[in-house]
Amino acid sequence: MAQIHDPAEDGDLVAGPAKIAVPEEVANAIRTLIRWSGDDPDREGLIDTPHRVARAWKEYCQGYGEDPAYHLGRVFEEVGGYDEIVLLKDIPFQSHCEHHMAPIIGKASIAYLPKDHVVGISKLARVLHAFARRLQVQERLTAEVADCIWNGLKPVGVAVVIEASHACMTARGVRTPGVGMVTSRMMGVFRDDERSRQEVLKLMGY
Ligand SMILES: Nc1nc2c(ncn2[C@@H]2O[C@H](COP(=O)(O)OP(=O)(O)OP(=O)(O)O)[C@@H](O)[C@H]2O)c(=O)[nH]1
Ligand SMILES: [Zn+2]
Repeated sequence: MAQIHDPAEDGDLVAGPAKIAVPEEVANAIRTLIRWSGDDPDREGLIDTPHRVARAWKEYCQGYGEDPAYHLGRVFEEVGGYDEIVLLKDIPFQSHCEHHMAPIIGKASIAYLPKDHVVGISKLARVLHAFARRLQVQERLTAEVADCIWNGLKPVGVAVVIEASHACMTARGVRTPGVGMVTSRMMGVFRDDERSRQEVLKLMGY
């Protein structure tokens, strides 16, 4: 007879990550916000909400606990003399705007022109997320990602283009959906040389 696998027998494997403790002060702040929004924080459906919201915010903001530059610490020297553009294109990311703490949802393209070493390609996305998972404005996010790669890899050029939609513009305020904000930062050869800049923008699809 076929054995049926019961995931419960895996013990800790199905338990999920341990939940962090939420200080009462934080939970109370969220209760106050619920009450101020017009609902009753003590009704059944909202009883656990303050703790869930608090943990969700810790997750949205987990970049504060990360050093983005750490991700660029391991580089590879042996890349067969590769000295052309390396591009990670259309990386989806989420952040929150520092004005309304509303979601910023978008994509980033990150490119660099290596000098004598390259980095594991996933690390470019890790740098992006480490800065995005904070309260941000898109201009600063763009600059921080570019500066981090520039300082960490010391390449010939860095280009970062970010395109995002801001919920503070789509879901509230001016309520204008479908608009994207585009920001860019060009460094080194991508800033100084028009042909290099055009080349990287074309590879990014702009
Ligand atoms: N430059 C920039 N502005 C942003 C970003 N995220 C949100 N904003 C804007 O920040 C501004 C904050 O403006 P305020 O006038 O202080 O706030 P507000 O009264 O809520 O503004 P409205 O959104 O126009 O209702 C708004 O225009 C937002 O659209 C960002 O990443 N970069
Ligand atoms: Zn906002």
